Amino acid sequence: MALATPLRHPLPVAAAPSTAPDPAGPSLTARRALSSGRGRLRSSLAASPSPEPRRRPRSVTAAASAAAGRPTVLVTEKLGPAGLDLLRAFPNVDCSYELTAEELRAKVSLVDALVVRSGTRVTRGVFEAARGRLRVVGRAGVGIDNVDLQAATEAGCLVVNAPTANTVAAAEHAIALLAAMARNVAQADASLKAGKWQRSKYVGVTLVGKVLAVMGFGKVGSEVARRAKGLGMDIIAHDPYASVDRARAIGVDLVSFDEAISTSDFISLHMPLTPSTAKLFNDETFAKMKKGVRIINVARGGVVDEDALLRALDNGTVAQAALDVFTEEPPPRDSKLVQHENVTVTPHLGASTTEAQEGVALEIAEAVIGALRGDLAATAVNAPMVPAVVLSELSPYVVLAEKLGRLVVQLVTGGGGVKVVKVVYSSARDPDDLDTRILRAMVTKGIIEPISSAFVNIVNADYVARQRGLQIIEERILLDGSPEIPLDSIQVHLANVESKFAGLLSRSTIGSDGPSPDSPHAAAAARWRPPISRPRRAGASPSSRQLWGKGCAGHSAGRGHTTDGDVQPRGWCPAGGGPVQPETLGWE
Ligand SMILES: NC(=O)C1=CN([C@@H]2O[C@H](COP(=O)(O)OP(=O)(O)OC[C@H]3O[C@@H](n4cnc5c(N)ncnc54)[C@H](O)[C@@H]3O)[C@@H](O)[C@H]2O)C=CC1
Ligand SMILES: O=C(O)C(=O)COP(=O)(O)O
Repeated sequence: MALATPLRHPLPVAAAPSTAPDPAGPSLTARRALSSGRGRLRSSLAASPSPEPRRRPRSVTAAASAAAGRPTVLVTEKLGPAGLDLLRAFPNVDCSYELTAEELRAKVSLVDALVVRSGTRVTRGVFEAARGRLRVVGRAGVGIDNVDLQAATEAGCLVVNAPTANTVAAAEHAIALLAAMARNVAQADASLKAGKWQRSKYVGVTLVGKVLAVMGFGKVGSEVARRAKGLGMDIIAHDPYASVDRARAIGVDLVSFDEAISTSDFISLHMPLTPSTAKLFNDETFAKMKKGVRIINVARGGVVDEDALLRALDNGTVAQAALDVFTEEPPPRDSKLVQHENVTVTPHLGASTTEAQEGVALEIAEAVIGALRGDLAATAVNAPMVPAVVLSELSPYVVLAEKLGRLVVQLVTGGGGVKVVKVVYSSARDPDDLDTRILRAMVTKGIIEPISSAFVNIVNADYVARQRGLQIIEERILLDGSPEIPLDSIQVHLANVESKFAGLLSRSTIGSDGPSPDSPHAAAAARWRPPISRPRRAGASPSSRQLWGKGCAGHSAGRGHTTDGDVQPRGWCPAGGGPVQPETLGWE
């Protein structure tokens, strides 16, 4: 399980009606077995009201937030009723099905989240039309090939999916197609209904003892393998990223691509559609297959070159195919592939069981609500995947990291611009056990947001930094001491300026999802003193300009002061987001 977070709550949650039930409360958790064990850690930034995202058009914001300050979610495809009910408890829900691309673009600037299945293409044009308002896209299912992830990331829009709830349904559908194809069930059914009685025409093939190659040994693939073993088939699998041990544990040999396709009687496809899997099954690869092979595709139509498959069916290389998915959905009415007598087809039904749709709807509703509330998203697909346990222990440092970024930026005066920032983590923990991606994103946010119009969150932090030519270098200092405390301090070095704050926060920052007051975090917090920073930069005598950061009750650490008691000339205060001028960093 992996989590990630939007680092600033984009929506006016503070204004939400107090009478609204809290859908993230215990009742939800109890209702939904799928969520058990998942962290519900809330981003500490989300707790404080945040300013409007800079790029959000004011008129639109005002209109959409009019209904008691609740965010709005647009649902463009049918979702299980339990998921819709769950959504309605928090945001306003607009269910508008079968929108044209133009209608979707028109609507999307009025919503904060969009929930889709496989039938809605969320293109770059959609993100552009959203004009910065759209914060979350929820894909109610697994495959996210219909969402332009790069465009989402550039827009700082979190994409979440529902990766587990339809696994069994998809695996069962693959097995259903496998058996139906082998015994000509669909063709014989159609024949009988047409008044014919063709027993010899529809003699099938047996499954027992046949070799099945599972291409893509992930969640669905491994469930297909388990079930096919129960049918007496010999299973091999190809997956460049799967663990050999995991495959062995269920009695499956992982083999090369060529071995898989050239030695099997049945081939079942279970990989995602990506640039490297597009048309992986083509004239060249069909030519390597055993003559008379049978193919099942419940993954994505695009992994197969459909023209090549048609040729392979016509020349007998492929005896039969069973297809749930197509390059173009729905396929053209006169598709020769769909009409082929050796092809069994279903209209993308893999995930379509009552149980799976209920599970998917709940899974995506919870993910979207969580993201809108500023919780850490468990199923983010375009943000660093940080395990729940890591997020939980790093959450006290998240705000501090942003403050440090903001602080060092305001210490810079002109010059040739900042291109390299070094973040140094001091810790007694083995560097391999310290996942700092969320902290890096927060430092980046702290540095960039005050001096630009960019909205930075964990989704786009690295992208925005790269766009600005800003390099973030991370270093670890290994300390003696207890590895239970993740961090002793975080230092941020920017150009010739250094700011060092002990990376420890007061008890009040460690929320209910964090460590208990008796934990090592709290013990460390008790030792915390207002940190002293000595900026070292040309022309500024350390004795005349010292900074101190006040402790962090209410997440307001780091108000900048000079030692002579004056607030810094620009009146900068991290919690208030005070001004630092763009020219400070020499960025245009
Ligand atoms: N027809 C339907 O309604 C449904 C279709 N699906 C599709 O099934 C596919 C698999 O879903 P999950 O198992 O949940 O995903 P998953 O991510 O758990 O598994 C995919 C596996 O494919 C592997 N893979 C990646 N590139 C590969 C390559 N070049 N060759 C072989 N293996 C490769 C990955 O390492 C991973 O283990 C996805 O495309 C998903 O969209 C899933 C659910 C329902
Ligand atoms: O989850 C997936 O990847 C699927 O293909 C299911 O698609 P659907 O949500 O049924 O349109």
